[in-house]
Amino acid sequence: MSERAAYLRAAEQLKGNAGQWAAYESTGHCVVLAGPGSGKTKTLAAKVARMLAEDVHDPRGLACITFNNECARELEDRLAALGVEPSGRVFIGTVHSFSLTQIILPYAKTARLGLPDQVGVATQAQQKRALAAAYESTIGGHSDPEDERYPLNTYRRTHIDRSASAWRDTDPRKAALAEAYEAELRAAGVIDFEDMPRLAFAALKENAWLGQALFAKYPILVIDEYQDLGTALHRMVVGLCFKAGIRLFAVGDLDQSIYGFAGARPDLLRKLSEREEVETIRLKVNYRSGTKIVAAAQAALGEDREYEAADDDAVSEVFIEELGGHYPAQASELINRLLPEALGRHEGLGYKNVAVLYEAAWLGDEVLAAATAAGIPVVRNDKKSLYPRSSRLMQWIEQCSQWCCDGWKSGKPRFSRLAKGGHRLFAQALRTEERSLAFHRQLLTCLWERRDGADELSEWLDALNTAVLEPMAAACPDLNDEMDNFADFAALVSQGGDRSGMTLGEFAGVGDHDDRLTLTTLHSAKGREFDIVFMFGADELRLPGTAEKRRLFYVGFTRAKLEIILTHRTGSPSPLELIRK
Ligand SMILES: Nc1ncnc2c1ncn2[C@@H]1O[C@H](COP(=O)(O)OP(=O)(O)OP(=O)(O)O)[C@@H](O)[C@H]1O
Repeated sequence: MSERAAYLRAAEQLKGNAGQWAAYESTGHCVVLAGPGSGKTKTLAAKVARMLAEDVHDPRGLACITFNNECARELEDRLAALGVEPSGRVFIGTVHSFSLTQIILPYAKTARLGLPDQVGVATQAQQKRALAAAYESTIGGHSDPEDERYPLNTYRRTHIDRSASAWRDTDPRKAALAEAYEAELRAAGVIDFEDMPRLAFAALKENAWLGQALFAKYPILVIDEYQDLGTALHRMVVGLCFKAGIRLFAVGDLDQSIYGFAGARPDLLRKLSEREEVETIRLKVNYRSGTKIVAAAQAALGEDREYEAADDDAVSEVFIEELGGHYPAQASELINRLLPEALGRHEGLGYKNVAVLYEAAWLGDEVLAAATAAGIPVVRNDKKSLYPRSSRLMQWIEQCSQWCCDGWKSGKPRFSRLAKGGHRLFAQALRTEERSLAFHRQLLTCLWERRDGADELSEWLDALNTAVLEPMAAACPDLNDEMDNFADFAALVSQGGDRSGMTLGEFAGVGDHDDRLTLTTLHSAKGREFDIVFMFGADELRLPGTAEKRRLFYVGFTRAKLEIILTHRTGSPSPLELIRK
């Protein structure tokens, strides 16, 4: 199917929904405010493909920004299905990578950001050293400087405008520590993660021409999950879209804002939608979940948003299960009784259609132990997953493994996508055409020779490391932390490691190995959908709690298409009773 046909076909589905269609047809700034499962991402993907085909012409393009690397990968997958892939004219990534690759690196010098010529990204070790030195020079004492990091970063994120008096007045001690810390980083020629959006914002604020330069390249800015993005991006959006003239297409849901601790401000999305220049579209139909789940989710949130299920007759059910004993016993009951019962209610579903959600990773340990004892394959998607899910290098390696197992035949993923992803990862090493071509050749040869899912993963990783990763990483200092992630993972699956003997196919999770139960925290479940969802240890959510906690509960509820099963311990109140309070 041609790229044009793919998006036109996707658009056909939107026609039946007046709101989705209006968003697809929008010509100016457009904000889609809508609930879970209402097709925000689906609409956004079709609109992006359309705008690239009809509204902006090569070499101009558009930038798509989303919350984290996982969301970016999800968006990349959805866009790839419509024939849109990251390229020189299509940026898909996080606010941080947009700030770094589109503003700071190309314009640091001309925008007079005061950065060294060859600025790099600080490794964990460099950040640690810088904080220790800054702590020593500003605060002193015998506490661990690392205890300051979290509050310091929150402060830096909250006060992005250093020219405002609030920067020093609100907490002079933190401001002094932050400035000393940043000076230490600069002396080492690096910036850290928190610096990126702030420096990008400062560059745009001080240099009106920079907005025009970005407009020339990206006349359209697309933003997914707007509610989770913080002040820096919002202020950049206001400057770029309402002053420099970039057209905005943004989607989000105030009720799914669950990253307050990381600086998310749902009120910014509301403000954006209330602007005169913006056409705001609200979607009310939930295509994912049946009526009972939609109603229960709104009860969990404590708000009636008047959402309705697309299909009144769709089967959906909410179960509350009281389980005895401590968490290991409850997890065992879930895996050995509730899971087979749930699958038995729906013909044709397997483990891959089911997710177990929990509030914190330690609850996941209990479920993992029970699943392993029962011989059920799992894929874990929280901070105790096989590798950090936010690692771009590991995501890329996983895609390479999928290509070797089946992708070279099915095109999922296509080799061109691996090559482009590799070019972005190893950009520092691939500055010349010659090196680019050599990389392309090496990667293809290495993967082509190792296309057997039954092979030992550790051998496959060794080969990839020798042929591609090591030579690239040697010329990419910014990848030091990523290479540490790789080394940790390689140790885990090599002889003597906890997961030794793992095959390439198991890692890739395709073919015979795709039927895996998903274990994930509620936070990491964002944006995903499953037929059957368990919420394990729902009493741990200690509802009603804060508004953000209710929203977290809501996000969990709304991942389910057919069934949601909440488990709580015997004797503690039913989570739904708590919701009603
Ligand atoms: N017009 C439509 N017709 C049929 N199915 C649709 C339509 N719009 C969306 N869907 C389906 O509904 C489901 C949810 O869509 P999508 O993931 O885009 O929603 P979302 O609003 O981004 O959800 P969330 O905020 O919960 O992540 C998907 O399975 C999608 O294919």
